[in-house]
Amino acid sequence: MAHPPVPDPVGPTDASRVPRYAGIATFARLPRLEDVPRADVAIVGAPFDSGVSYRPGARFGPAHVREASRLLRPYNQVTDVEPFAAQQVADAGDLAVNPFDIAEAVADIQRGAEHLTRDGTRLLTIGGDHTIALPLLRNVAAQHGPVAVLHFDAHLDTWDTYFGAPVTHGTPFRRASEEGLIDREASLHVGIRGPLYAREDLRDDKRLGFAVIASHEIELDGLAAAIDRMLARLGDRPVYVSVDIDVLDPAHAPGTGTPEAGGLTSRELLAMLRALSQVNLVGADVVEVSPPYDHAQLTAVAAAHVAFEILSAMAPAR
Ligand SMILES: N=C(N)NCCCC(=O)O
Ligand SMILES: [Zn+2]
Ligand SMILES: [Zn+2]
Repeated sequence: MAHPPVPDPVGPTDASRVPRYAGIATFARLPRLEDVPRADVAIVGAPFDSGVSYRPGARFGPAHVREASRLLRPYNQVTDVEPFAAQQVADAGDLAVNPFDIAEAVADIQRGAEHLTRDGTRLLTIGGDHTIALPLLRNVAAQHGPVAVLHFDAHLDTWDTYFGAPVTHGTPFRRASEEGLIDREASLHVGIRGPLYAREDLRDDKRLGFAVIASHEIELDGLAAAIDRMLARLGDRPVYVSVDIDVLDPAHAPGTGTPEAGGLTSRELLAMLRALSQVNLVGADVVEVSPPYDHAQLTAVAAAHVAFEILSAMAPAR
């Protein structure tokens, strides 16, 4: 059941009164969900990395991104939006996710997402590895039907299994497509690059319903052309945005588990997200931030700004 937007949102702690490095870190120093009557958008952590194929550490992602989000200010000067005033955004804390059993973990996340979205609240989830997109898509598809997935990533994540395991961080979008959770006419990967296992990876990916804007195409054709292609593909469908931070070049986001050279700059990624203000966003995630490989919070700052742009795009038009 959808609610009308919260009339008087409680915003972040004022950094001119309480220094921004003081206090317990919620995302952007927003109120906790239990401290507001309800939220239009909830930020929730999914600290889980038992689905990774290479470097671990993304289970520490939610805390690291919250810590780096302390410096966010409330006004988006490019889109002229105040994302924390135009809607109630609150921090729902972290889901309790089983680290030893992937099937259990996925069920934990789906149950948590269901609970948080039961009254029309939209979720922006901070991962965690990319496995978490599967239960989050199960939840949005249960509410909206098949959604257009806008997937920013170096990787397709439509592979079949790893060591026989069907639910991993390299497979969520194949499972989602097989389960009928995604709109196969409108889903799209952006930023794909690097060596694949075989030519067939791309053939399978297309059959599963994804179009591709590759990293080299953004370089060759330019950002404006990429934005046009993205918006044309999404149309007016309900859209779920999934941002794997490794879509960024390792120079912009070293703190991640499966880095690939030749990626987007954070400027390019933020510009693409800003173009989503007219798009019907039903949910989002930012995943694969692995603090042990980060330096100087580079990756976490990028992730915090990605989340800020998504929240700005979710804000109702004035
Ligand atoms: N979802 C991420 N970040 N990576 C998937 C890489 C899978 C592989 O090791 O081939
Ligand atoms: Zn990736
Ligand atoms: Zn991924």
